[in-house]
Amino acid sequence: MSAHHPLAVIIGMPGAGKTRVGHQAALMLGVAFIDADQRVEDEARMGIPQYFERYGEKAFRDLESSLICELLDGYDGLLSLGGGAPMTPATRQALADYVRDGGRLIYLQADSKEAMERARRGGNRPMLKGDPDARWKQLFEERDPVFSELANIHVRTHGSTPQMAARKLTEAIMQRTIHVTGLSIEPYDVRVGESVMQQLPEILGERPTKIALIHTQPVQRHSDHARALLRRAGYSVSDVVIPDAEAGKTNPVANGIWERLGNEGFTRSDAVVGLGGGAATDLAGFVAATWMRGIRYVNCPTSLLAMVDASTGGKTGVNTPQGKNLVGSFYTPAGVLADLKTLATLPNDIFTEGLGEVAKSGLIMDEGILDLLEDHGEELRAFDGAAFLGSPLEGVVSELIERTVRVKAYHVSSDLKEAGLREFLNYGHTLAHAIETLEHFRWRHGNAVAVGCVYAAELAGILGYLDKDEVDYHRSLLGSLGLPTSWHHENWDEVLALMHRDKKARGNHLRFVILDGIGHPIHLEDPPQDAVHEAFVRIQQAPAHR
Ligand SMILES: NC(=O)c1ccc[n+]([C@@H]2O[C@H](COP(=O)([O-])OP(=O)(O)OC[C@H]3O[C@@H](n4cnc5c(N)ncnc54)[C@H](O)[C@@H]3O)[C@@H](O)[C@H]2O)c1
Ligand SMILES: O=C(O)C(=O)C[C@@H](O)[C@H](O)[C@H](O)COP(=O)(O)O
Repeated sequence: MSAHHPLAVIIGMPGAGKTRVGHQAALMLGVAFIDADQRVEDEARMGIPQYFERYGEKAFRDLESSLICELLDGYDGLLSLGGGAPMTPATRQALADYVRDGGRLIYLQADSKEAMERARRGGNRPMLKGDPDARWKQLFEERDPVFSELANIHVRTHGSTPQMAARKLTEAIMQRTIHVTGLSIEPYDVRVGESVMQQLPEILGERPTKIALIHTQPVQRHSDHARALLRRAGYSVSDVVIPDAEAGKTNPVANGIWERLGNEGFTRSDAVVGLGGGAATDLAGFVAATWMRGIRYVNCPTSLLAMVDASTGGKTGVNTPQGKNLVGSFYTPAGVLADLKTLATLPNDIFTEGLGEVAKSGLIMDEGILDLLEDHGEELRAFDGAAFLGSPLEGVVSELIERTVRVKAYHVSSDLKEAGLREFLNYGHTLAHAIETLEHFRWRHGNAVAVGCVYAAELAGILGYLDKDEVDYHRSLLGSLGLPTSWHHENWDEVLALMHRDKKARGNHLRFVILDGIGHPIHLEDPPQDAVHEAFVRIQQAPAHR
């Protein structure tokens, strides 16, 4: 959305607090605030009740609509609209266009009794003449369906003080939503922002009664929060703690959970929530995909890597002793809630690892990601969870998450089951999975991907697809983020054998994703053996990283 459209537009019933809460939220965000009703009064040089009386509702709505349309196209602060504004067809169309172009249209919903009381106290509202409560209820019947459909963000302020409501509003405004849709995908949203985990009940819906909350021990604080939210919303929650990291991504662990779901009577209408790093969300998705041949699941990723990659796109699965992710299913979540608050406990080295997948996404598709990584490399490298929330780095990280998820959504949308285009997301992974297996998972996935990208770049360089500068760029970018760019292993045959087990291989032929320019991935079928080996030799030239 360009800088010349409002940061967000607030709609809602009379008395919902659009002006008061909106103004407070604008102060918190440090942006301008305009109340459209005030604009109308300034323009008309009289109060709205007088204008109504003198010229009637039609004239008022025409004036209101033309002012709102102007503001939607040229003002970049927070805008609050009068209660009935979205009911005017021209305004409604302009708001629908604003949403279609990426705008945030927020339906502010207060408790009806409180809103009626405030509306009554506000006095002299032409639309509430007569019996204000009865009129309010009648207007609600007419407007609520329109507002609900038009708005792409809903903020409920029930029981909140104005300060708390403003905080909720700012969180909703700062939230980023990526809509994932496409062929054979039931559409879902990836929501990124502070406190988005609170939306868990909304995404799970009313159908499930039992929830299996699958998580690891290091994220206990966040799973406690999720469990409390779920119990408050009326679900019966089974807390399922799995072994940490890759140790949790195994068939015996999945089997233990199947037994538990069976013993606890989980049916097809129940659901799974996967909370944690990518290993936990991969395992949780796999359990959801297989239990009774598929039940609903929602991912709450808590590591950078899980937020940008693992939680989205529907690749679920477990490792086997023979290699990484060899058993699994393509099974998409009902939603993904990437709550930035969880990053406050993320250790620096695990954050950095996630940058490996972020950089990969930049290298295959999005120069904007590369620019952000180049401009903020030092701050990213120094990530400190305790100082993260509210820091300037938070904005950078949330933009990186959004952009990376968009790259993923683009590839997944037309190729869920990885027949071609989606394979580009596997850039760097042919060697990466071999490294992880040979290192018995002491190497983190994102670190292995970083080395794998350098390997793929070297291979492309040897075969004439990339020039030396582009290969060097891989090393300098990844190195500047604190990621490894070299790996040493004595036994080439072992490496080669594992690369043949990569899911892109066909028969006895290796297949790679390489670049023929930064941002231009291509498939490389069955490359010459000596080039595949020579690229391996080249990535061993620096000291091995652990
Ligand atoms: N399904 C996919 O499309 C996909 C994509 C990329 C990666 N993956 C998989 O994801 C896994 C890697 O994910 P990862 O990097 O998150 O590793 P991980 O799941 O092993 O998590 C790393 C560590 O960080 C801890 N942790 C996570 N969030 C935390 C937080 N907020 N505070 C404190 N500790 C936290 C975890 O418990 C773990 O100890 C690999 O198994 C990889 O294969 C899957
Ligand atoms: O989503 C995809 O497709 C990917 O390839 C994303 C990768 O970053 C991710 O590591 C994925 O888990 C790799 O899958 P695999 O099929 O190579 O096991």
